[in-house]
Amino acid sequence: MIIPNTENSNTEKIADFSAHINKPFRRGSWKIAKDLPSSFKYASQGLGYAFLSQRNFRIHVFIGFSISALGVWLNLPFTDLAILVLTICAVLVLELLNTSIEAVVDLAIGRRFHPLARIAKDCAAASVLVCSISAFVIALLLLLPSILLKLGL
Ligand SMILES: Nc1ncnc2c1ncn2[C@@H]1O[C@H](COP(=O)(O)OP(=O)(O)OP(=O)(O)O)[C@@H](O)[C@H]1O
Repeated sequence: MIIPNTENSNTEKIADFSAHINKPFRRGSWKIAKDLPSSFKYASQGLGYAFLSQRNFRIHVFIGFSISALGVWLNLPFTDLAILVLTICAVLVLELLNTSIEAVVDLAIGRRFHPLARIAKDCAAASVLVCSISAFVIALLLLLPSILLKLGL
């Protein structure tokens, strides 16, 4: 674990920053979404980036659509379909956060090795894995009875 450096200059910087975050001003990033349509535009850019650059994201989108279509075809009750959609979205949201964490880690450390970078990336990837396993189990519990019924078993 790295202990933060609390030398005088850093303490001043932190105090300066703390004074700012309590004010009702927007934070100072390179560009700020000026209105709601711009916010949607940037969010869809993020979606597009994740879809084009992350193979796992594309796989999860494909599986999500297939499972949803199967649920509709099997005439699942609306509550079951809602649970399926929520579960699929949870996996996709974690994939997006995983991609975001990877980008931030790469931004901070670049191509150098750091054990904390490894922990950040591994744990972000593990969160997707845990959610995917639970989504698989939920899909199985909701779909299997209807599939067996359809097959006359
Ligand atoms: N800077 C780093 N320092 C230490 N280990 C790293 C670093 N960058 C990547 N790794 C290790 O390599 C693994 C793969 O990193 P990478 O950035 O390629 O993620 P990824 O394979 O794209 O992940 P995902 O499959 O979830 O999209 C990480 O999980 C981590 O264990």
